[in-house]
Amino acid sequence: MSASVAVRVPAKVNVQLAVGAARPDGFHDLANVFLAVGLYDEVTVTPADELRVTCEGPDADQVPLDRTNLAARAAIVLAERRGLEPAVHVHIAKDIPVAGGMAGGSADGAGALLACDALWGTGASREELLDICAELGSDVPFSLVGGAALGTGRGEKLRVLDVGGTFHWVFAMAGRGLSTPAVFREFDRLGEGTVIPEPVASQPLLDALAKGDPDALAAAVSNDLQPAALSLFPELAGTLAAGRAAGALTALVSGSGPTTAFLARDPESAAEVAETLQASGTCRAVRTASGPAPGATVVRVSGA
Ligand SMILES: C[C@](O)(CO)[C@H](O)COP(=O)(O)OP(=O)(O)OC[C@H]1O[C@@H](n2ccc(N)nc2=O)[C@H](O)[C@@H]1O
Ligand SMILES: Nc1ncnc2c1ncn2[C@@H]1O[C@H](COP(=O)(O)OP(=O)(O)OP(=O)(O)O)[C@@H](O)[C@H]1O
Repeated sequence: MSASVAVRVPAKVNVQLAVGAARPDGFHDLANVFLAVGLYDEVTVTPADELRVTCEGPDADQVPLDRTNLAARAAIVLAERRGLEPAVHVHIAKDIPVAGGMAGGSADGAGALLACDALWGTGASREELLDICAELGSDVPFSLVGGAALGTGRGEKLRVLDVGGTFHWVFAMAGRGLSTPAVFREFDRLGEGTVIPEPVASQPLLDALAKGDPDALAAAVSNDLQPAALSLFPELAGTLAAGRAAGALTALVSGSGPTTAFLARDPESAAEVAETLQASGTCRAVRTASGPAPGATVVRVSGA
């Protein structure tokens, strides 16, 4: 048995997030077009006497280290299915912003699952891994798969999408997080008394991804949660405006926010937008990243 396994997992941006009406189970049906981008968490699992989670990185103090951590839950679910004890030390090197709408917790769940599967030699099929991911959260299957995909249902049913090029993004991190359930609740509140259409993927958007055309993608992006995120966090409007003024092709809230995402035509333009946004004082930090990026990947197996 290996002594430790490290898995690298990407963040995501939602280039389309169409949200339907609340379902009886409280979730919302989505047409959710995910793009994985090159900002990564690394999850390392090592055998230990009992389950333990540690985290390093700029946002580490906001990450729960108990059994509610999605990485811990992934280890517990896989162990339960195999009649094993989840006796591992899970270490998360966190670079994805916490509660930022970039699926950071989901990334750690998918990463820990893949790492424990390799560590314990459980040999779970891709199908079983995806099934466990869906049990952990709506965004978790995509963290495993990466690339680009259309998520339907609550976002967990994935269809892999073709992407014909690299898209260059700038991400502006906000001074505080937003709770995903709170943003969906605000979406419901804002939509009260209106008819919410069935969520449908945009064909021009899928074509833009397939062509790798940033101008066409910029014209097609949309996020139905953006009004709700702005309602709960009005200062984000200033960040979006600053990025547009800096020359971004488009600006949108990433998923449930509050991270904002700016599409640039090329890496040089992304660097310029990033510099101007950083100087604007409208956000806490700025990062550039391109996508699509690969899904959860084993990057190290050490000891034996
Ligand atoms: C906003 C997105 O990040 C877009 O990718 C996702 O839809 C959220 O995915 P997630 O964080 O993995 O969400 P989950 O952990 O499955 O659910 C958290 C909460 O978000 C709300 N939720 C989530 C997904 C969905 N399709 N409808 C919802 O209403 C529910 O209140 C749920 O209790
Ligand atoms: N491994 C983890 N890393 C970060 N947060 C976690 C983790 N496990 C559980 N959480 C909890 O989940 C909450 C949401 O954090 P996360 O970083 O996943 O948000 P998010 O990126 O907005 O999620 P999403 O984009 O999937 O909606 C945190 O406030 C934290 O309490």
